[in-house]
Amino acid sequence: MSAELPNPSDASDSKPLFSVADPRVLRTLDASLNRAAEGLRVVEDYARFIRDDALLTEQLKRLRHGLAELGRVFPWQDRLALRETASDVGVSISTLSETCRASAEEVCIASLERSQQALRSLEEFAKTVDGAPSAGFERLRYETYQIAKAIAAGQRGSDRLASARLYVILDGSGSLADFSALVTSLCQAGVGVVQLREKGLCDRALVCFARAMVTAAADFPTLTIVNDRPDLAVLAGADGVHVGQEELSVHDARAIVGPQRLIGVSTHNVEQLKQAVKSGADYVGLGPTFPSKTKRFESFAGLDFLREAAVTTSLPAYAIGGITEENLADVLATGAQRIAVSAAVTGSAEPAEAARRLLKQLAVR
Ligand SMILES: Cc1ncc(COP(=O)(O)OP(=O)(O)O)c(N)n1
Ligand SMILES: Cc1ncsc1CCOP(=O)(O)O
Ligand SMILES: [Mg+2]
Repeated sequence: MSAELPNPSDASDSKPLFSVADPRVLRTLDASLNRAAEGLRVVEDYARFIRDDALLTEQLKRLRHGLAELGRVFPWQDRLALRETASDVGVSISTLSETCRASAEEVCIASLERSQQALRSLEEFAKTVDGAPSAGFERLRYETYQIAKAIAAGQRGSDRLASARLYVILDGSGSLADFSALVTSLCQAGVGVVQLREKGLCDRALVCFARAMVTAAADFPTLTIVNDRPDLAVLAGADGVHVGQEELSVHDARAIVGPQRLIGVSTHNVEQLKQAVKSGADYVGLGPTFPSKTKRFESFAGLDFLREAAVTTSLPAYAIGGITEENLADVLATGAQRIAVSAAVTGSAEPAEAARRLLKQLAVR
């Protein structure tokens, strides 16, 4: 076990120090502080180097520092004096699963679980020391659950949307037959995601369109999303739902769509983006970027938001709003790699050809 002790020069004089009467308890606290910190560092490395995710990295770093801060109340000299690695009965016990990991994701999950267990141990044993910050360890443990959710969602989104750079939003204003034919032609063109976004139909008609979309896309890798309505996404057997800032939260939508379906969230600024990541969104929409022929807006997040988002999260993120073949180069220059469009495709005399041209532009990056 490495010596993850706080730097003595960092020790804050203002913090009360607890001398732990029972040396066995102090040994336990010391070991758990180290285990939790080591585990969190591994997860932080995963967020930073494997996922390249600034937001998760920052959250984990804050968590690790919060842990070090809590640990400082146990005098480091006492902790060090009690360390007996050579005679620790647990040191040589390791299970086969600890020596072999199938992937970086598995390393991350195992480390996160290790940290959670260590935090639980800290929480419980700190209760035996009068005034020690048991509740603080409990709070950190809950934060790790939220991080685990964000990591898992990011993984689900990144895996399933890995090659989906073009996302096309369709309405249900025409006939069901035309709609099905359009979905099929877009799937054939290689569109990654199609979304049914229709505000003017009754539920009974809407679910017919949603089912038609799912049926038409069934033989293709194209994913199907229903806008606003998790209930209809489930009924139709779609791959997911997209919710805005005023629709159901990710938490509530997840209760309806279950663990496997994708949940996308519209975001208009960095705060909303951070919140969407935290809440366990599988992907985000970023916008509106430009004035749109499909929806009216009073204000625009613009290209600046795309620039900020590109260095904030590794979650699949779709720039949306007025994106066309003409302005796509400006969008891509922000670092954005994915777009969601409606008019640029559906407003074309040959939607599938328009989609192919957009895909070609997107593939250059
Ligand atoms: C991919 C994608 N991004 C954003 C939106 C917009 O959702 P929302 O803000 O809820 O607005 P409406 O589309 O419901 O009017 C979207 N639908 N898809
Ligand atoms: C639903 C929605 N939300 C933000 S922009 C937009 C419409 C996207 O359509 P278009 O690509 O035609 O602007
Ligand atoms: Mg909506």
